Amino acid sequence: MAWLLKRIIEGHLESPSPSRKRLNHNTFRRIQPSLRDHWLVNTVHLLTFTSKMATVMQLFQPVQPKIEDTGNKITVVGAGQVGMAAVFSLLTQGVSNNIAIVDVMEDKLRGEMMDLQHGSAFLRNAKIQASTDYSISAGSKICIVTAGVRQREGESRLNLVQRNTDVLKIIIPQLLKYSPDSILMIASNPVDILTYVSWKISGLPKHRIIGSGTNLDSARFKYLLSEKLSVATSSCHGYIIGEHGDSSVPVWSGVNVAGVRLSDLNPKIGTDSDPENWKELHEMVVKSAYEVIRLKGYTSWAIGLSLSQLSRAILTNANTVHAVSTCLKGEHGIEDDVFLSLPCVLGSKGVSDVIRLQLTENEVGQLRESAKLMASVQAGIKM
Ligand SMILES: NC(=O)C1=CN([C@@H]2O[C@H](COP(=O)(O)OP(=O)(O)OC[C@H]3O[C@@H](n4cnc5c(N)ncnc54)[C@H](O)[C@@H]3O)[C@@H](O)[C@H]2O)C=CC1
Ligand SMILES: CC(=O)C(=O)O
Repeated sequence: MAWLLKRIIEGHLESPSPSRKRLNHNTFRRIQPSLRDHWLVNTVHLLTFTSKMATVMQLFQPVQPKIEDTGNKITVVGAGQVGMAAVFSLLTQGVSNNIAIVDVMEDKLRGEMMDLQHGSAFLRNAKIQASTDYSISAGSKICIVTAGVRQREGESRLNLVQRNTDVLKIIIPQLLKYSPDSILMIASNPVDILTYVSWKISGLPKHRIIGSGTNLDSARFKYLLSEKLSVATSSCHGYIIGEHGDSSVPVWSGVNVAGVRLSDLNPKIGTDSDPENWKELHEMVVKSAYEVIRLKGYTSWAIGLSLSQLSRAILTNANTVHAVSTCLKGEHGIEDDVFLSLPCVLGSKGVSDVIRLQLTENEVGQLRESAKLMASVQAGIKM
């Protein structure tokens, strides 16, 4: 650079300015210093640009303009632990190669974006953008919201409700402004209530608002079952439904391996009188987040993978079944507009069907209790 400037000043290089005149040393010195600096900077930029362009123009014979759309764009709002774990899972699992990340922290965004971009050689044609400006989210098929405060050690998810509602009031209208046809996927806690809040703020049909719900709790449950049974997690089947959190409901009546229901083998499974104490597994699921938060300050990898799995189901129109938070009014005798998890069929339009689980009376009772709790918390929110 210094060499180039010296050459320009000495008049050895032709100025690329519109006049294209050779600039001699004396003329240059007569220019006001501030203008001279400005001119120098511009000149260097122009020289770099034109020399680069010359190579590009020699390399390519343009045939038609490139299309930007990859058909699988996902925006993630919140570049925190959950947001970045989701982005990493989406990119490395090949779910999307077009990610926009939005947050309020400019430096953090730029750092995360650059760090990921430097991994491009290991990804599949990844396009990664990050900005505080929502215009970069335009044309997203899915918008994932992970922004807001998280629990401190021992704090309940429900404690975050008003603070994160206030954050969503800013975020949701911006997302819909730029991606009016997208599916909204909410992860911020308390996720069931915030999915309801997003539905209210957005005015979207219910099937386009999905809470990450108990997909994560069900995954934790399957992991613990697999440890107890010594078979692969993917061969253990069972759902946790209801609230993502303290009042979640394990569906013991459906837990099975290869179609063999554990409740047929042990009719007391999951109850207080079960001598094998299987209910301990559900207690461990409920305690999981508190324990991980106590140990590392936050949870991230499992929820990131969960969000990636749900996104894949939508982008590929997979019609696969996942426990996600959806509006349950009318299901199992629930009368309020509350969002809780039941297994749902997910495709490109979001939720197409809610699976009508054959629940026991006790399971229905617990689900209704969760619904009542949600409705009472919702009644106190200032929207
Ligand atoms: N649904 C689930 O299963 C899980 C949900 N979570 C929830 O996810 C949320 C995020 O958790 P972490 O990533 O650990 O928190 P974090 O503190 O690491 O990140 C939150 C990010 O949100 C950003 N943010 C805050 N206000 C914003 C706004 N108005 N616009 C854009 N960005 C904004 C912050 O700048 C920050 O980067 C929490 O509510 C947490 O409880 C966490 C784990 C699992
Ligand atoms: C924090 C939280 O919601 C979880 O890891 O389950």
